[in-house]
Amino acid sequence: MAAPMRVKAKCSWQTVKIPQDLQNSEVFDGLVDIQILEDYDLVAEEIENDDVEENLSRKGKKRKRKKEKQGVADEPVEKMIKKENVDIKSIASQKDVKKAKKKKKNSTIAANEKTAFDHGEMISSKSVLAVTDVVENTVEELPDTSGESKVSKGKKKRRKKNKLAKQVVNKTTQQDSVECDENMDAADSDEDGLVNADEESDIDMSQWANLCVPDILLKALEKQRFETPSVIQTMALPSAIRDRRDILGAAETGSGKTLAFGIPVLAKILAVKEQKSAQRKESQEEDDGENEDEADEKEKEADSGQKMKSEESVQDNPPMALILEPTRELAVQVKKHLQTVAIFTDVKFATVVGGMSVEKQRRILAKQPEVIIATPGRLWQLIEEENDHLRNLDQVLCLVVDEADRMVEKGHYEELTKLLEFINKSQRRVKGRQTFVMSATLTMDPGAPKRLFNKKKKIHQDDKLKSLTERICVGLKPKVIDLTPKDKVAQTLTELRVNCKADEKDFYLYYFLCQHPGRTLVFVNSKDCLRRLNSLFSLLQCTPLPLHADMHQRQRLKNLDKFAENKRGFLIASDVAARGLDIPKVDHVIHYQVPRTMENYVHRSGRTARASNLGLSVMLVGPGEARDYRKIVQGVRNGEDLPVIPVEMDLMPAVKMRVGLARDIDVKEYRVKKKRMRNNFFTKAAEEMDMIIDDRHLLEDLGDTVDQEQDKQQLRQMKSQLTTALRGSLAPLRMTKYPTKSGKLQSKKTVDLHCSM
Ligand SMILES: Nc1ncnc2c1ncn2[C@@H]1O[C@H](COP(=O)(O)OP(=O)(O)OP(=O)(O)O)[C@@H](O)[C@H]1O
Repeated sequence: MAAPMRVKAKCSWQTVKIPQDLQNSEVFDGLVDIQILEDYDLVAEEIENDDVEENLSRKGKKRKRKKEKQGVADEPVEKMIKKENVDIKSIASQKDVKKAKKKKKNSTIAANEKTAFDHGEMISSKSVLAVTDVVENTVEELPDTSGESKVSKGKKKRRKKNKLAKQVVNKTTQQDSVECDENMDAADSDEDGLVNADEESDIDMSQWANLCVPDILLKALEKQRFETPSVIQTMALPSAIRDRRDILGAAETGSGKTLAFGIPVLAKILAVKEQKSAQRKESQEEDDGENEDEADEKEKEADSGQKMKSEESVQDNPPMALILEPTRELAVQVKKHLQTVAIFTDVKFATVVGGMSVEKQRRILAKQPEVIIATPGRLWQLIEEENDHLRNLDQVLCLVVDEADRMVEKGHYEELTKLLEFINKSQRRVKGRQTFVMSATLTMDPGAPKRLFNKKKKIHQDDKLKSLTERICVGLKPKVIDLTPKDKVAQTLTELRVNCKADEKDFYLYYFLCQHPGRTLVFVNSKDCLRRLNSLFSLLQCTPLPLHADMHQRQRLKNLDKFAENKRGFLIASDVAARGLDIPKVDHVIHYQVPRTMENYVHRSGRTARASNLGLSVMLVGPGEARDYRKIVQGVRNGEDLPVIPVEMDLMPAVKMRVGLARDIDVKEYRVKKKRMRNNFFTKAAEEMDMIIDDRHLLEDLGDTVDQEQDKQQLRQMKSQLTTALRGSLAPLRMTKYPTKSGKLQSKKTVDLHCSM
């Protein structure tokens, strides 16, 4: 059974002055007093000390349905007050989040939380109203320690004369159910270090409050312990939320761009939802007021109307925001990130990405999520098959193109172009839309594309980029925030290199893993290279995790999770992981092969040194890669060479012995495996053709039985030799340090016994 909720007052009740003309109005007939409670908590009566938030999410929906059944009107209290010309500002107070966590007293009734926009100025309020009715008390009594309870417990009745009280009661219920299951799920999976919603917190959230962030999102940021907004957030939020300007934002990797667009998008959705529900309730109330005799009949009609409505509802609730991401992982990550900020709201999210069940995505879309986070390919596929919810995608109020420069690369551009044509069908809608274009490596100077046209090599890319910004239809006066540092990489990143022959790269990688323990992400340029390294470093007991575009999506996400969980995780990835992925505390990024573009180098390196943390990037430069290396240092360091990482050369013989042995095993195993596969192929083909194949022919390739036995024996010996070698140490208790930008980044521990992760 649902536990009843009650309000715990944290300050005293204040009487609201009602203007004389309003007192005479019919709505206030019978009321003698309106009181406001500015600070309160909602708590479950029976389980006061339990996690209130958790209970609210489970019970809220049920209660809401019950209340709706009872016909309690659902209009927010401010709306009601506004209608009667009482200035909400006079009863609203700026929420003080810090204060809101202190002092608890019991008191009477009803809560309300609102963010109001007035002439571009935002007023945040959190207030509670108490309404005293001399004719008949219509509000639920809640325990009152002061003994001054105004009504008797459980005596909540419906009274037409006192609609305001009903609104108040109902608003409490609405508040209960505000946590959407999905968002609460996101919260459940949160890591340690979050502030419990019920816990006292000493976090000062005033910096965020000054940026026009709605209270309900502030609360979630506080829970995340995000006390200080990042620079891009500070610059983007007021312009986007208060001034409703389009944003062209560029800032270094890991600088918090997701919230720079995510918070304004959520703020807008919340404001629109509130406006819509107020309108709906207003018209509902008008109907209610017509004739009491018709009330029951109307209720019945409403029930049947409800059914019809759900059929029409696809048209009623079009998506409100579309966020386009270049990769699936990024879309999933952005959804999780935004869900944690939207945890106390009922905003619904959906990811529409390739590699996952289309059927499941159709089901999710049928729930009419307000925010769609998508990769262009799958989204276009669903639009083409005329998915109901996506039919109205052109009505989105916010459009975000994240990683904009990547979006114009091969593989996204065609679909993105079609998508933009589709959602920009109506100029009227485009004008009412707010657009965000974000990147870490794009120069956001609006004149940039033209300027770059002069550089021959860039023409193709910039042509697309220019056409993209035109197609996105950014408003006339976008706010351009270009915070990309001169050297483009994070200030807290240390960049080093190793110059070596191509076949020595394995040695240096192994050496690095042993010498510098930590979460390490290795980037390669090709899948073949990735597979070889995966196999080689598995033999060396480094427990690598592969990640590339040909893997099943589920496996990709699983490997990312495993990597994030292990302090010494070792992920070998293609550039599919280069952009935007926010894996906490990646200590090192190794470019096993030199990236082909400067942008790729910046994005790959940006997986470490995020959110002002320290990080290290090491590039292994082979003789054939000098040109690409030059291009990169030209772009990020004005041509200045990267410093060379110091290497203990006397450790190299041991490293070479281990890696050499592992390589031999790998090559031998590969040959045997290849032959076996060929034999299997012939056997199968022969079966299909009803042919009999002499086994001796098949086995010829594998050698005769004696050879086979010798091979196996040899492999066994080599493996045991390797296991013994790995048990020993490279050089016990030897410390290695690498130079750092700030002098803070150092080798963590002594040389490891072996590289087992
Ligand atoms: N104000 C903040 N305070 C503390 N941490 C923050 C804040 N804003 C964002 N973060 C955290 O910083 C990390 C990086 O943020 P985010 O992923 O938005 O960066 P980004 O700029 O989009 O990076 P990229 O360009 O690589 O995509 C995330 O883990 C995020 O939770």
